[in-house]
Amino acid sequence: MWRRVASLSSSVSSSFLAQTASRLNTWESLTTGIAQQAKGVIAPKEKTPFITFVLGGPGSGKGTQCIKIVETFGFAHLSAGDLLRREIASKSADGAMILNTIKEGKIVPSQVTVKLIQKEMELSYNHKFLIDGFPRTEENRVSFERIIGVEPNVVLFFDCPEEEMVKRVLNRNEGRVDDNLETIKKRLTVFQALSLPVINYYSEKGKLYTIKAIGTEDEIFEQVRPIFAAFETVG
Ligand SMILES: Nc1ncnc2c1ncn2[C@@H]1O[C@H](COP(=O)(O)OP(=O)(O)OP(=O)(O)O)[C@@H](O)[C@H]1O
Ligand SMILES: Nc1ccn([C@@H]2O[C@H](COP(=O)(O)O)[C@@H](O)[C@H]2O)c(=O)n1
Ligand SMILES: [Mg+2]
Repeated sequence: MWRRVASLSSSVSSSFLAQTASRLNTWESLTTGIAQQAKGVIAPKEKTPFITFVLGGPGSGKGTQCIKIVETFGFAHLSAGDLLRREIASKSADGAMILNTIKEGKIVPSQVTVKLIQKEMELSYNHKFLIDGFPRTEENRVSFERIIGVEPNVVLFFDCPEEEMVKRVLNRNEGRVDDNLETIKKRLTVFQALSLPVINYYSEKGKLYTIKAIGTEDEIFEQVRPIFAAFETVG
C-alpha cells in the first residue's frame, strides 16, 4: 500500500511519476493506484518513506530495541530474520534453502530477502520503517537500493561486546535453530567479515548512529530516543 499510494500526488509532474515508478518497478500498481484514486477508492498519501536500518551483531539487542521504537515512535518493524523464518514455517519453495543457510549462520541470497521486505513495505499503511537485521552484506545493501530504489534516512548500530552477545543468545530460549554455540561463532565471523563493511559505509555517508548496547534495555533506549525525537521535531 505504501509504495502504491505514497507515490501519488496531483502536484508532481507525469515524468517524475514515470521515473519514480520505473525506479521502484511498480508502474503497473502505480497506474492502478492512479485509476483508483481518480475513482475515489483510495485517499492520496503523499508522505515519503522514512527508512531506518537496524544493525548489530547476533544478540546485540536489535529486536528488543525495535519493540521500544515502535511503541514510542510508531514505526512498522520489519525483521529480515523473522521474515525468513516465516518463509521456513510456511514451507515455501525457498524454505529449505533458507533453513540450511540460517543453521550455517550464513547469509540468504539478497534477492530473496529484499523481495520479502518489499512485499511487507507494499502491504504496510505506515511510511516509517524499521528494517531490522538488514543489510547484512554489501550485496544486501546494493540489492535493496536496486530493487526498492531508496536509501535509508538513519542507520542504527548496536555495538555490543562479543561475550555479552554470546551470553544473551545462549539465554534467549526462543527455540531458534541458530541459537547454539557452534552457529553463534559462525554468525560472529560473518558479522565481522561481511556486516562491518556495511556499517563503515554508512558511517562514511554520515548516516550512522552508534549505540553502546550494554546496560539495561531502558538505559540503551535512552540513547536511541533522542535520535528519533530529533527527526520528529524536524517534521
Ligand atoms: N540490554 C539487555 N540486557 C540483557 N539482555 C538483553 C538486553 N537486550 C536484549 N536482551 C536479551 O538478549 C537476547 C537477544 O536480544 P535480541 O533478540 O533483541 O537481539 P538481536 O540483536 O535481535 O539478535 P539476533 O540478531 O540474533 O536476532 C534476548 O533474549 C533479549 O531479551
Ligand atoms: N539480511 C539477512 C538477515 C538474516 N539472515 C539470516 O537469518 C539469520 C537470523 O537473522 P536475525 O536477524 O534474526 O539474527 C541470520 O543469521 C542469517 O542466516 C540473512 O541471511 N540475511
Ligand atoms: Mg533479532
